[in-house]
Amino acid sequence: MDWVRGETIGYGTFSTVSLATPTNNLSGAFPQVMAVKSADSHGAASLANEKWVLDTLGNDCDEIVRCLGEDRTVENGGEMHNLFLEYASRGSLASHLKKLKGEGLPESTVRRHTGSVLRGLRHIHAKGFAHCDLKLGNILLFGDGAVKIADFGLAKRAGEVTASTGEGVQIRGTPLYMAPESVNDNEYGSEADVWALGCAVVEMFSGETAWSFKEGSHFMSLLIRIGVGDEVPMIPEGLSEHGKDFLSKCFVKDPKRRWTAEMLVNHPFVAVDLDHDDFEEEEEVVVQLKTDDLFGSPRCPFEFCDWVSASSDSRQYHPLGSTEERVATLATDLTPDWTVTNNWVVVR
Ligand SMILES: Nc1ncnc2c1ncn2[C@@H]1O[C@H](COP(=O)(O)OP(=O)(O)OP(=O)(O)O)[C@@H](O)[C@H]1O
Repeated sequence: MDWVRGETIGYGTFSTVSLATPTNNLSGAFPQVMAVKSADSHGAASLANEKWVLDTLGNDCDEIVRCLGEDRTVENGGEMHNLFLEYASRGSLASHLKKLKGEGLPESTVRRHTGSVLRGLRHIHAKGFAHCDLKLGNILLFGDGAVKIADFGLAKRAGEVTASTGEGVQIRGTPLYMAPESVNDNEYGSEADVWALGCAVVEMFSGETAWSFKEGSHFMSLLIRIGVGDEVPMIPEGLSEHGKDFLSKCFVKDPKRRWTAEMLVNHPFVAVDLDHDDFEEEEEVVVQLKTDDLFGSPRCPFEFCDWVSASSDSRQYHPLGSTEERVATLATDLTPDWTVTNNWVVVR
């Protein structure tokens, strides 16, 4: 496919995303406008991983951004790796929220977006992958109202151990969305995606990050709050009871007891359908909201309503030492960047 690069629409850590128009598209095989994610040799591995994951996930899930192919070009004397994606004309949820200047989205919209992301996550997890970088910047809004998960540069097969550079906390994605087991044990599985989803829901609804932190505070203190003790992200007061309950299922410190995407997809908070999406007035039609049924008939051992999450016991044996010991050994001069961390940062 011949194509022409258009204006830049987004920046990532290793890549730039621009518009792309195919020039010989007589067969109509490609959309008129696409997004092209481009990286030089530094971002090539991440783009290759993204392509492989998207190809493996297939095109049968409407909540995952579609990959339309890849290409290499020589630009300004250097080789560029290009990944073609379907274009989300309304940008990311992060940019959408920024425009609201600290206001959150109406709960009905949050519920609809959450349902879409959950269906995407369910597909990713069913195929044996974990996304590992779920955040508002990686949730895209399409012109027809579709909401899709993007940016699979850090995605990996669940259970796959990524090359570790030793002890310490390895930060994948943004620290603000990190799950306790990622802080404590460097574990990034499907459970960590569910924790991150909870953080995204809080941010969508409140317009604020799920963890509050003081301007200029060191991200170490955040990691300690996430990894040690019973504290969980704030659950917005104004959220409905269903919403609060949904978040309480995401913010379970023990990953084994956290609800899965498969379970959450049937939670009353997201068991809604919207008959249209005009982005102004969202008419919500609750379908088959049989609360008794949903909570009365557990589908798996964790799905019972009076279950109380066990707090993580920091005294448990840990091969690398206790959580406190691990976190206490952390010391770095890294400047905190709360929003974007694409690469692995090893904190010793
Ligand atoms: N298909 C798309 N359609 C429209 N905009 C997109 C698309 N893909 C990415 N973008 C925009 O570009 C930004 C960066 O893209 P992406 O997150 O995929 O890159 P990255 O290099 O992996 O970034 P990060 O450092 O956040 O992991 C997104 O936040 C979004 O605003």
